[in-house]
Amino acid sequence: MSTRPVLEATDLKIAYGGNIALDVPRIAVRERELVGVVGANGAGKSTLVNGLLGWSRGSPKVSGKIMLDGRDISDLPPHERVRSGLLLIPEGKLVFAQMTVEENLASSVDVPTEGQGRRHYSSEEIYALFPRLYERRHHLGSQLSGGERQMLGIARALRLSPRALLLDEPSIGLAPRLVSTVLETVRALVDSGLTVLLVEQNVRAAIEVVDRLVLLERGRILAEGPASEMRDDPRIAEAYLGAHVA
Ligand SMILES: Nc1ncnc2c1ncn2[C@@H]1O[C@H](COP(=O)(O)OP(=O)(O)OP(=O)(O)O)[C@@H](O)[C@H]1O
Repeated sequence: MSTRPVLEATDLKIAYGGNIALDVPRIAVRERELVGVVGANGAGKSTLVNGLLGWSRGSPKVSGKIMLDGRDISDLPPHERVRSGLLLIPEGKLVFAQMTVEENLASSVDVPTEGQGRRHYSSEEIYALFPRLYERRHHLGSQLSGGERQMLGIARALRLSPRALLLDEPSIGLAPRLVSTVLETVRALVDSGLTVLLVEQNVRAAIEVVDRLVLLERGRILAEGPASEMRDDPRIAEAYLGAHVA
């Protein structure tokens, strides 16, 4: 297997006016890897995933190089990055309230795909990954719980045969029990062959499922490493896990 990252950004800088929201020398996600990006409110997490897709609120100044499977996608508009298999599930709900679960999934069917390594998911496979959605398949989007809507948002993205998924705070607004369910599902997706960059404010929950953790602070990488090592990193432990490392 190639060691080349599936997704790699170098010298990524994003600024709103004079305010640098993000300054990341390098961030990379390898094949079948789950990388978690954590940090406080305003650390730049959404700016990062939106920037990787080439999308932004406002008109920030963006510079840097973004590669997907070794192909430079920095100059592509967001919809072409999506066509290449880079999919973003933004914060909030990507679900049609007046359609059933089944219709929501059908509305997100296989578009023509390009690029190597795309992972195709049939609806059977999706229902196997999300048994709760199968049970609720005749319910309207508006009748789903927050966790179910989040699952459906992810499931809809899977119908587009992703190469890599960018997930922005899938656990936001969920009850603690559901947070782990959603994140464990994300882990299962990676184990099924996906490559995922996960933005998450809940460090304690994220560290349980990710392979590597990147800690952002004021737009910069403060620490990064394998989850097992980062758990013992004082910057993570004290600030987020409430632990004191000797
Ligand atoms: N449209 C915008 N115009 C001006 N500044 C912005 C805009 N979007 C983000 N910023 C600034 O960029 C910085 C990073 O914001 P960002 O939303 O990426 O943080 P975050 O880590 O995702 O936080 P949160 O968890 O609250 O979503 C902040 O200082 C924010 O004020």
